[in-house]
Amino acid sequence: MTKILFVINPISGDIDKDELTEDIIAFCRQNDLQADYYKTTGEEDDRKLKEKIAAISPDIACAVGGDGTVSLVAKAINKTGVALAIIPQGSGNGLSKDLGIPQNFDEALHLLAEHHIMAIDTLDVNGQLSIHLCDVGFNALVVERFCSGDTRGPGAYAWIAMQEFMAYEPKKYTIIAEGKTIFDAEAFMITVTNAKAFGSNAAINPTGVINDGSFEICVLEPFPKSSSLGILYRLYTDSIDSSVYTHRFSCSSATIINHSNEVCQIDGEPEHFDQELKFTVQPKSLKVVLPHPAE
Ligand SMILES: Nc1ncnc2c1ncn2[C@@H]1O[C@H](COP(=O)(O)OP(=O)(O)OP(=O)(O)O)[C@@H](O)[C@H]1O
Repeated sequence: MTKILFVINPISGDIDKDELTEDIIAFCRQNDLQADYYKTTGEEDDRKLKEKIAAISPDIACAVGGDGTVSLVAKAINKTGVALAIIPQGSGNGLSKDLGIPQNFDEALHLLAEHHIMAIDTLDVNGQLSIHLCDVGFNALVVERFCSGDTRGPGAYAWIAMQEFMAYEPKKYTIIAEGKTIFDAEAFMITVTNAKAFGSNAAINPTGVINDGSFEICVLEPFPKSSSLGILYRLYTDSIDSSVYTHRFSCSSATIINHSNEVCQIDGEPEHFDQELKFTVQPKSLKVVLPHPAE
């Protein structure tokens, strides 16, 4: 019998989880799945969840929440062989969209009875796990302001982004990949990912493949304000490579020198590191529960 640990964030996406939990309990009974539950509290969830996983050894740990909950679960099961399932209940749900996991609750729940398990690459960023997307520059600054505010949701993010955009000054970065300096100039932002798009569906890395043993460094160079609508249009039409302000590099390890110590963000959480940011791909290191591939 498959053993599933549901990790439920009661506040994510401003959605009440009590009714959803009842549905999960009923579904597991009907499908002969052995279910256990961990409700996040926002206090020491990292440690408590790791202890729970060690105690019950589930086959699958299922995040019922937003990107923060998915990242919490991925860190707790890292290197344990437990597979990650996602029932998206946040405001962005970036990784689940990139993986083709249904955004509808019932459809995502049904995957637990009928699915395919695939191993995807993750990234090590200065010793921290990234399962989706990290960046330094403009977006990381917006994420930091967003996380320190009290308003959730895409509207609040967009409002902060508009305010910061008017005054934002690009910063200097040097990128060294596989022993060569591949970029040494100012950038508006640099995104490092092996996925395709942000939770907003903005495709910064439209040809990214999540299990090919490499990741992409996506540089957005400084651009005149008059070009911003064109860049946004390209981000939402999978055509960012046609912008003269972007470059993408594929590699399996890289270092970014962040000369002015700008804040980074890893999977939606702001992080402050020293100037040197080291990225290494961890090939096929995370098992994920997915819909069966199309015939
Ligand atoms: N019981 C709780 N009470 C208050 N905060 C909580 C609780 N459980 C988890 N949290 C907080 O919830 C945050 C993670 O939320 P999550 O990212 O899953 O949802 P979201 O922010 O609504 O969605 P998204 O990240 O997709 O925008 C973490 O900051 C965590 O500390």
